[in-house]
Amino acid sequence: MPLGDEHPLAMGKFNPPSSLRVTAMKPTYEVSSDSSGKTSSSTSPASQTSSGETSSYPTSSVDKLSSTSCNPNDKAHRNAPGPRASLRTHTSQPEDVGSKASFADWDGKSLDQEANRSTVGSMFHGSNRTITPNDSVSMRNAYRKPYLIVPDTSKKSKYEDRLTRLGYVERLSDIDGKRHYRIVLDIDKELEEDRVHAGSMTISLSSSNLFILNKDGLQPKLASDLEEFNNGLLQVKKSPISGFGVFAVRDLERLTPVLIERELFNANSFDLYQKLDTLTKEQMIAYQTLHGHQRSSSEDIRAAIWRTNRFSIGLGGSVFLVGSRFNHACKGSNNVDYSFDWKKRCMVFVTQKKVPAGSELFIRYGSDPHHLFLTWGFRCACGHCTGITEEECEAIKPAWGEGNDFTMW
Ligand SMILES: C[S@@+](CC[C@H](N)C(=O)[O-])C[C@H]1O[C@@H](n2cnc3c(N)ncnc32)[C@H](O)[C@@H]1O
Repeated sequence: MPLGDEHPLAMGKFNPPSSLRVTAMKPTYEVSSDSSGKTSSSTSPASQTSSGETSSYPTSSVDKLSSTSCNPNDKAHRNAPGPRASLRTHTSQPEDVGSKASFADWDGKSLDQEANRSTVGSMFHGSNRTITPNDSVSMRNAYRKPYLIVPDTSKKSKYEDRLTRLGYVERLSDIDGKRHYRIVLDIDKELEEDRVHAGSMTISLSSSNLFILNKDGLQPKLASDLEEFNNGLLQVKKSPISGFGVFAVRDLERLTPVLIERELFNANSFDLYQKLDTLTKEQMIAYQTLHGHQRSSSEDIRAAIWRTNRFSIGLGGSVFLVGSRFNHACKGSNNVDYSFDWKKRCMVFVTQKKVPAGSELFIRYGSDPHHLFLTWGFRCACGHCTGITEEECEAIKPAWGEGNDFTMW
């Protein structure tokens, strides 16, 4: 089941207001490459969020012009090595019929002939074997995909399109005596992967300065480093509430993504040990640094850790090595919410309020202190609830009987 009321660390779904739109200003497109084949791509203006944050567009990868084929559906040819060029467009409206892009800044004096014997001319029908600066290029048929996703799609602006990679060029009929080309642009795959979806929010990793933590196993490499984890937005350190907690490293605006983390594993009560067996030694060491509330001295600590730290994802519970360090606060006093990106299997934590530097960041595990004690065995010290008495705790404990270890969420 998705995150929601039945979540062991249950919270409301993250639902940014419609004002949270990332809108792009008119981009000017520029794709360039050097003779080594390394290419950079940039759009000059930054995008702006409603919260006033500014973000830059990411850089793209290698431009490749097809050397032998002009068939845009021919992927093999599109990706074949060929002449590399710089393409500078002087347009902010790529779908405009009249828009033009001019070739400029060739990496050599000429693209006539390259070492691999591909020639510029071979890319085009006809006899022309050179392209000169100021040849015009029709952007009419450029293949594009939106770069930024705006929750309110009815308001989607055409300026969100971004040309990211020069993939293929075809000579068209001359217009007014000027050579005219069609460009097919492949969208850089990395850019597609650059986006993380959290509820209705789409986060561009490159503009949020975040990366997916633990995407490739364990980062940082040492498990003990996770106890001092600091990504410039938040840090893990000892909490006055209990054990470790997560704290703002600097003043944070509302709706700032502060942590994006890949799950370590997802398990249910039947396959927990199987899943634990798949962890690397390093991951297992990190896992065992997490807090585990044992309901009895006979309870296996590994199961207790899973039960204490799991987030309900689908039919199982997922563990996050840094995300597990968030402590709980009651009654809407949590300042962070979270949402799961199913495709990338990562959790995104986003501030819900302005948070001053140094403050502890809290999520919300559950509804009330009784539920918290029953499920996780702790007496809430968040300061925003009345807590529960010693007698109430004693009355709850029998419910922790054997067999309830896995099923009680
Ligand atoms: C998911 S872990 C959170 C990180 C934990 N403090 C640590 O040191 O790793 C959950 C545990 O943190 C403690 N905890 C979290 N929120 C708390 C709160 N509001 N009051 C008291 N203890 C809390 C409890 O021991 C709980 O079982």
